[in-house]
Amino acid sequence: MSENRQLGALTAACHWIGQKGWSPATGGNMSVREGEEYCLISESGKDKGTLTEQDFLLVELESGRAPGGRRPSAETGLHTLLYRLYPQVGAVLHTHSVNSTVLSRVERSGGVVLEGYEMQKSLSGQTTHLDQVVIPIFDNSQDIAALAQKIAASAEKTPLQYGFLLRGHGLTCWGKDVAEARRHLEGLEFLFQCELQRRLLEAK
Ligand SMILES: CSC[C@@H](O)[C@@H](O)C(=O)COP(=O)(O)O
Ligand SMILES: [Zn+2]
Repeated sequence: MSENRQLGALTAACHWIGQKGWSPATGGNMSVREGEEYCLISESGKDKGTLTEQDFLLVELESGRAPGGRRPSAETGLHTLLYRLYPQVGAVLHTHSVNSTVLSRVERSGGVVLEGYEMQKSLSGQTTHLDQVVIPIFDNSQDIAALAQKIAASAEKTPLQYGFLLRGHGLTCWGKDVAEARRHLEGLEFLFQCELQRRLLEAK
Protein backbone atom coordinates (compact mmCIF):
# COMPACT_ATOMS: atom_id res chain seq x y z
CA MET A 1 0.00 0.00 0.00
CA SER A 2 1.20 3.47 -0.87
CA GLU A 3 2.13 5.92 1.85
CA ASN A 4 0.15 8.82 0.44
CA ARG A 5 0.01 11.40 3.24
CA GLN A 6 -3.53 12.42 2.23
CA LEU A 7 -5.00 8.93 2.54
CA GLY A 8 -5.75 9.19 6.27
CA ALA A 9 -7.52 12.51 5.67
CA LEU A 10 -9.46 10.97 2.77
CA THR A 11 -10.59 8.00 4.84
CA ALA A 12 -11.74 10.39 7.59
CA ALA A 13 -13.60 12.45 4.95
CA CYS A 14 -15.37 9.29 3.75
CA HIS A 15 -16.56 8.52 7.29
CA TRP A 16 -17.79 12.11 7.68
CA ILE A 17 -19.61 11.87 4.32
CA GLY A 18 -21.26 8.63 5.49
CA GLN A 19 -22.39 10.25 8.74
CA LYS A 20 -23.85 13.19 6.82
CA GLY A 21 -25.95 10.74 4.79
CA TRP A 22 -24.32 11.80 1.52
CA SER A 23 -23.27 8.29 0.42
CA PRO A 24 -26.32 6.07 1.02
CA ALA A 25 -26.07 2.34 0.23
CA THR A 26 -22.82 2.06 -1.78
CA GLY A 27 -23.18 5.47 -3.48
CA GLY A 28 -20.26 7.83 -3.92
CA ASN A 29 -16.56 7.47 -4.61
CA MET A 30 -13.50 9.32 -3.40
CA SER A 31 -9.87 9.69 -4.48
CA VAL A 32 -6.58 11.48 -3.91
CA ARG A 33 -3.83 12.25 -6.38
CA GLU A 34 -0.70 10.10 -6.16
CA GLY A 35 1.92 12.04 -8.10
CA GLU A 36 1.58 13.03 -11.75
CA GLU A 37 0.47 9.69 -13.13
CA TYR A 38 -1.65 7.95 -10.51
CA CYS A 39 -4.47 8.38 -8.05
CA LEU A 40 -5.79 6.28 -5.17
CA ILE A 41 -9.53 5.65 -5.55
CA SER A 42 -12.19 3.77 -3.58
CA GLU A 43 -12.90 0.19 -4.59
CA SER A 44 -16.21 -0.29 -6.40
CA GLY A 45 -19.28 -1.42 -4.50
CA LYS A 46 -18.11 -0.69 -0.96
CA ASP A 47 -19.98 1.24 1.75
CA LYS A 48 -18.07 4.53 1.52
CA GLY A 49 -18.92 5.47 5.12
CA THR A 50 -16.83 2.62 6.55
CA LEU A 51 -13.81 2.56 4.22
CA THR A 52 -10.31 1.85 5.51
CA GLU A 53 -7.03 2.79 3.81
CA GLN A 54 -6.90 -0.75 2.35
CA ASP A 55 -10.08 -0.03 0.35
CA PHE A 56 -8.28 2.42 -1.98
CA LEU A 57 -6.70 1.19 -5.21
CA LEU A 58 -3.83 2.70 -7.13
CA VAL A 59 -5.06 3.65 -10.62
CA GLU A 60 -3.08 4.94 -13.56
CA LEU A 61 -4.55 8.28 -14.74
CA GLU A 62 -3.95 7.57 -18.41
CA SER A 63 -5.47 4.08 -18.64
CA GLY A 64 -7.81 4.10 -15.61
CA ARG A 65 -6.55 0.62 -14.79
CA ALA A 66 -5.74 -0.75 -11.35
CA PRO A 67 -3.15 -3.52 -11.25
CA GLY A 68 -4.04 -6.55 -9.14
CA GLY A 69 -7.48 -7.59 -10.29
CA ARG A 70 -9.56 -5.52 -7.83
CA ARG A 71 -12.21 -3.24 -9.35
CA PRO A 72 -11.81 0.51 -8.89
CA SER A 73 -14.91 2.74 -8.75
CA ALA A 74 -17.29 2.55 -11.71
CA GLU A 75 -16.81 6.32 -11.99
CA THR A 76 -13.00 6.22 -12.05
CA GLY A 77 -13.05 7.87 -15.50
CA LEU A 78 -14.48 11.10 -14.03
CA HIS A 79 -11.81 11.28 -11.33
CA THR A 80 -8.94 10.57 -13.73
CA LEU A 81 -10.31 13.20 -16.12
CA LEU A 82 -10.12 15.87 -13.41
CA TYR A 83 -6.57 14.89 -12.39
CA ARG A 84 -5.45 14.90 -16.04
CA LEU A 85 -7.10 18.24 -16.86
CA TYR A 86 -6.04 20.12 -13.75
CA PRO A 87 -2.63 19.50 -12.13
CA GLN A 88 -3.77 21.54 -9.13
CA VAL A 89 -6.52 19.02 -8.27
CA GLY A 90 -5.35 16.87 -5.35
CA ALA A 91 -8.56 15.22 -4.13
CA VAL A 92 -11.98 14.41 -5.62
CA LEU A 93 -15.18 13.61 -3.69
CA HIS A 94 -18.33 12.25 -5.37
CA THR A 95 -21.51 12.08 -3.27
CA HIS A 96 -25.20 11.16 -3.63
CA SER A 97 -26.97 13.59 -1.31
CA VAL A 98 -30.73 14.09 -1.58
CA ASN A 99 -30.23 17.82 -2.22
CA SER A 100 -27.76 17.42 -5.10
CA THR A 101 -29.89 14.63 -6.59
CA VAL A 102 -33.12 16.67 -6.47
CA LEU A 103 -31.71 20.11 -7.34
CA SER A 104 -29.98 18.72 -10.43
CA ARG A 105 -33.38 17.47 -11.65
CA VAL A 106 -35.43 20.53 -10.71
CA GLU A 107 -32.95 22.78 -12.51
CA ARG A 108 -33.51 21.93 -16.17
CA SER A 109 -30.75 24.16 -17.57
CA GLY A 110 -27.07 23.30 -17.84
CA GLY A 111 -26.14 24.74 -14.47
CA VAL A 112 -27.17 25.93 -11.02
CA VAL A 113 -26.46 29.63 -10.49
CA LEU A 114 -25.49 30.49 -6.92
CA GLU A 115 -25.80 34.16 -6.12
CA GLY A 116 -26.53 36.23 -3.03
CA TYR A 117 -25.23 33.75 -0.47
CA GLU A 118 -22.49 34.56 2.05
CA MET A 119 -21.54 30.87 2.01
CA GLN A 120 -20.29 31.23 -1.58
CA LYS A 121 -17.13 32.35 0.21
CA SER A 122 -16.61 28.73 1.34
CA LEU A 123 -15.38 28.19 -2.24
CA SER A 124 -11.70 29.12 -2.69
CA GLY A 125 -11.22 32.47 -4.41
CA GLN A 126 -14.79 33.70 -3.80
CA THR A 127 -14.86 36.96 -1.88
CA THR A 128 -18.43 38.25 -2.11
CA HIS A 129 -22.04 37.10 -2.18
CA LEU A 130 -22.53 39.54 -5.10
CA ASP A 131 -20.68 37.33 -7.60
CA GLN A 132 -22.26 34.42 -9.45
CA VAL A 133 -20.91 30.89 -9.13
CA VAL A 134 -22.25 28.48 -11.74
CA ILE A 135 -22.08 24.76 -10.99
CA PRO A 136 -22.59 22.93 -14.29
CA ILE A 137 -25.06 20.07 -14.61
CA PHE A 138 -24.40 17.23 -17.03
CA ASP A 139 -27.06 14.68 -17.95
CA ASN A 140 -26.41 11.41 -16.19
CA SER A 141 -25.16 8.44 -18.18
CA GLN A 142 -24.08 4.87 -17.45
CA ASP A 143 -21.45 5.28 -20.18
CA ILE A 144 -18.73 6.91 -18.08
CA ALA A 145 -16.26 7.16 -20.98
CA ALA A 146 -18.82 9.09 -23.06
CA LEU A 147 -19.76 11.23 -20.08
CA ALA A 148 -16.09 12.05 -19.43
CA GLN A 149 -15.74 13.11 -23.07
CA LYS A 150 -18.73 15.45 -22.80
CA ILE A 151 -17.39 16.96 -19.59
CA ALA A 152 -13.94 17.40 -21.16
CA ALA A 153 -15.49 19.16 -24.20
CA SER A 154 -17.42 21.51 -21.91
CA ALA A 155 -14.30 22.17 -19.81
CA GLU A 156 -12.44 23.28 -22.93
CA LYS A 157 -14.95 26.13 -23.37
CA THR A 158 -15.53 26.86 -19.68
CA PRO A 159 -12.91 25.55 -17.26
CA LEU A 160 -14.41 23.54 -14.41
CA GLN A 161 -14.29 25.06 -10.93
CA TYR A 162 -15.19 23.50 -7.57
CA GLY A 163 -17.56 20.81 -8.86
CA PHE A 164 -20.24 19.60 -11.25
CA LEU A 165 -23.60 17.90 -10.83
CA LEU A 166 -24.79 14.79 -12.64
CA ARG A 167 -28.54 15.07 -13.18
CA GLY A 168 -30.52 12.92 -10.76
CA HIS A 169 -27.26 11.37 -9.57
CA GLY A 170 -25.09 13.60 -7.37
CA LEU A 171 -22.17 15.96 -6.96
CA THR A 172 -18.52 15.57 -7.88
CA CYS A 173 -16.29 18.20 -6.31
CA TRP A 174 -12.59 18.65 -5.68
CA GLY A 175 -9.83 20.71 -4.13
CA LYS A 176 -6.06 21.06 -4.01
CA ASP A 177 -6.08 18.61 -1.08
CA VAL A 178 -8.64 16.67 0.97
CA ALA A 179 -9.27 19.60 3.34
CA GLU A 180 -10.16 21.93 0.47
CA ALA A 181 -12.31 19.31 -1.30
CA ARG A 182 -14.14 18.72 1.98
CA ARG A 183 -14.76 22.46 2.45
CA HIS A 184 -16.07 22.73 -1.10
CA LEU A 185 -18.36 19.75 -0.54
CA GLU A 186 -19.78 21.15 2.70
CA GLY A 187 -20.17 24.63 1.20
CA LEU A 188 -21.88 23.39 -1.96
CA GLU A 189 -24.21 21.08 -0.03
CA PHE A 190 -25.24 24.00 2.18
CA LEU A 191 -25.80 26.21 -0.87
CA PHE A 192 -27.82 23.52 -2.67
CA GLN A 193 -30.08 23.14 0.36
CA CYS A 194 -30.57 26.92 0.54
CA GLU A 195 -31.35 27.06 -3.16
CA LEU A 196 -33.92 24.23 -2.94
CA GLN A 197 -35.64 25.81 0.07
CA ARG A 198 -35.65 29.24 -1.57
CA ARG A 199 -37.28 27.79 -4.68
CA LEU A 200 -39.88 25.93 -2.62
CA LEU A 201 -40.82 28.99 -0.58
CA GLU A 202 -40.88 31.33 -3.54
CA ALA A 203 -42.96 28.97 -5.72
CA LYS A 204 -46.47 30.23 -6.24
C1 LIG B 1 -25.79 2.90 -5.52
S1 LIG B 1 -24.23 3.02 -6.24
C2 LIG B 1 -24.36 3.77 -7.79
C3 LIG B 1 -23.08 3.69 -8.57
O1 LIG B 1 -23.42 3.34 -9.87
C4 LIG B 1 -22.29 4.97 -8.61
O2 LIG B 1 -23.05 6.08 -9.03
C5 LIG B 1 -21.53 5.32 -7.39
O3 LIG B 1 -21.45 6.48 -6.99
C6 LIG B 1 -20.77 4.27 -6.67
O4 LIG B 1 -20.10 3.41 -7.55
P1 LIG B 1 -18.73 2.72 -7.15
O5 LIG B 1 -18.41 1.81 -8.29
O6 LIG B 1 -18.96 1.98 -5.85
O7 LIG B 1 -17.73 3.81 -6.96
ZN1 LIG C 1 -22.33 8.01 -8.26
